[in-house]
Amino acid sequence: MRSLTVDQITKLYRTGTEALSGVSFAVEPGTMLAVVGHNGAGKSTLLNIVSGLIRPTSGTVTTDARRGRLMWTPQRTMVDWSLTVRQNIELVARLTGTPGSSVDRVLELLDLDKVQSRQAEYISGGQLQRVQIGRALVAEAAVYVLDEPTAGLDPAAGELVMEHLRERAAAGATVLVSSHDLDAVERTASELVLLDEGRLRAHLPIQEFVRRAGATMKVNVVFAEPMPEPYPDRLDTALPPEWTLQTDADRTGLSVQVPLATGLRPVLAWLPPELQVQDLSAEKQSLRDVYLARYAERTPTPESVMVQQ
Ligand SMILES: Nc1ncnc2c1ncn2[C@@H]1O[C@H](COP(=O)(O)OP(=O)(O)OP(=O)(O)O)[C@@H](O)[C@H]1O
Repeated sequence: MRSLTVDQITKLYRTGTEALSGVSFAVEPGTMLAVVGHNGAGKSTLLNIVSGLIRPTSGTVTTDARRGRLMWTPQRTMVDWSLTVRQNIELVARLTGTPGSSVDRVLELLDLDKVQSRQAEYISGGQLQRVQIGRALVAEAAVYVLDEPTAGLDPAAGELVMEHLRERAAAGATVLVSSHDLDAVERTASELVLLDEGRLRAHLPIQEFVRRAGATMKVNVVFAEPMPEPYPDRLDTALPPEWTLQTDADRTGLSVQVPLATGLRPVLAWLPPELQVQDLSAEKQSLRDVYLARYAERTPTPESVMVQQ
């Protein structure tokens, strides 16, 4: 069952910019989908089309309306400046028939209870962003669409918001969230859509994307004693072709870099049993690492699109 289907969306703005070109993907209920890509890649355009704020030039968005409403928060601030913090959230609650207790819960969750009586005009930028998020979260919805919700939030608040969105997805909602905070995305989202110059570059579960993008793992080994002859030369002869080995000059340790998909077990099996291991640690490349290494450049490369069917 799909809760959201984006089919062949293209958006040509009146200025002549083609912000999206033939973007298609579908997600199931319970998915937290992160939309990532460089500035101008088309994330906001996509989220605005999914929210119904703007129309695509061609293509369709289908949401499973039987499952309930869609709540969204745009990238640009959209609050009623003449209302207080509480009234801004209450307004959405009233329009959606949501009980008042939900307003209290959201104010508390977003740490807005202390400024709830203040007019929106007289609160900080981060607090304003929280009000926007509160307006999207106050009502129960089947689909939540949030454009860079953590922008301008302090790290603890950003973490809290992403974690809360993860919980909504775990409870069965579909959450679409654009973000440049790839560490938070890796911790909380289940799937990723990568846009590049308006085209879909990837749609995969996060960890599969990280593996398929060529992430590596570096295993550091410290031996109880310096390696005896014929080591370390002998290690090179048994090294699989895609592994890279570095040995310490004093022979007391080594580092071996392997594809993340290889896992630790083959590395342990490769270590000669006569070398006694004293300490072992592994450093895995993160989503942020592979993104910076492979996708941060603005010039598109003719790589294949990574989409799971
Ligand atoms: N209203 C508009 N009219 C004309 N062009 C626009 C409009 N909104 C966005 N664009 C252009 O469309 C492209 C995609 O913009 P969009 O805002 O969707 O990117 P984004 O990935 O959200 O970027 P960012 O990370 O900077 O928020 C950009 O080239 C942008 O300049």
